[in-house]
Amino acid sequence: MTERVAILGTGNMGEAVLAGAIGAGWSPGDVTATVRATEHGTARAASLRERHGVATTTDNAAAVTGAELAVVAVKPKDVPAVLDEIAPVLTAGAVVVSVAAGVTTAAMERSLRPGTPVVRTMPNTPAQIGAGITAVAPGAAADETHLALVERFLAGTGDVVRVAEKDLDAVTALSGGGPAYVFTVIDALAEAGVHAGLKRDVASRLARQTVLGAARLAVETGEHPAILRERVTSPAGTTAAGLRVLEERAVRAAFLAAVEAARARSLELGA
Ligand SMILES: NC(=O)C1=CN([C@@H]2O[C@H](COP(=O)(O)OP(=O)(O)OC[C@H]3O[C@@H](n4cnc5c(N)ncnc54)[C@H](OP(=O)(O)O)[C@@H]3O)[C@@H](O)[C@H]2O)C=CC1
Ligand SMILES: O=C(O)[C@@H]1CCC=N1
Repeated sequence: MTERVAILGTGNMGEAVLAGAIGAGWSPGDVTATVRATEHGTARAASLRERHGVATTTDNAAAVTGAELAVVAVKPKDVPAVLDEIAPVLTAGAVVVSVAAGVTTAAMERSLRPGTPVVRTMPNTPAQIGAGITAVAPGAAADETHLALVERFLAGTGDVVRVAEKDLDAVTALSGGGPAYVFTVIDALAEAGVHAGLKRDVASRLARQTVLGAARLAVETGEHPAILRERVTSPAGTTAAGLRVLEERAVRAAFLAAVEAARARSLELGA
């Protein structure tokens, strides 16, 4: 038996978190996933039931009734409406967890009964295979017990790190959206391989495995990326020639500007 959990709005991120938790042994019988009451929502509900064995409903209030954890996974603009629906029926002491970019714990607390424990989080989609990283920050009424429950639920989705809430916009910009930057790199590398004459399937395989291998090497050795880069870069060799072009095209400055733009957008979403 695990605690009862409601996933409110089971789209990309809601399903990724759900899949990570269930993959790590959270009982599907203790999870209810909600969808919108539309044709698309009905089809999605059937697919969630079939693939994960969870219960589904279009009724957010019914889903949180008796639940110890309510995971709000709708778009930031839809968060207030969902909180209004669940506030009257939320079990006393149940924890409200949000994955929404930008939406502050203070804003969520204003829509809930006084004293409701709220935990704001920022996961990423590799959660789906247990390879994510989620940053968590407590609201005013969330104590160690509430954080521990959230961390236990998220444990199956990958790594979990506690941060101050003020840092969550930067986290959103770096790791929340980060997989999209990395997928762009994989796609670009594969396409470059095709331009260099490789067959598409071979280029794609080389690009994916290179990113996976480099990431694993960085994580498993704990060595600074600059040191790992130096080991690839022979003096006056091929990699030095390639890196020179990346520096000339300001690839680092582009990442810096991208993360700053994403952080600014996260702040805007919460304003
Ligand atoms: N995608 C990502 O990589 C990440 C996303 N996030 C956050 O996760 C949240 C969701 O993003 P994402 O999963 O990409 O978006 P999705 O649109 O894929 O998921 C949201 C889902 O909620 C459904 N929904 C909307 N309103 C309701 C409602 N009242 N009741 C039940 N279901 C509802 C939507 O249905 P419909 O489509 O019919 O409107 C949709 O299926 C956002 O707040 C985002 O900031 C955080 C980290 C990473
Ligand atoms: O793009 C977004 O707004 C969401 C938040 C982080 C990743 N996806």
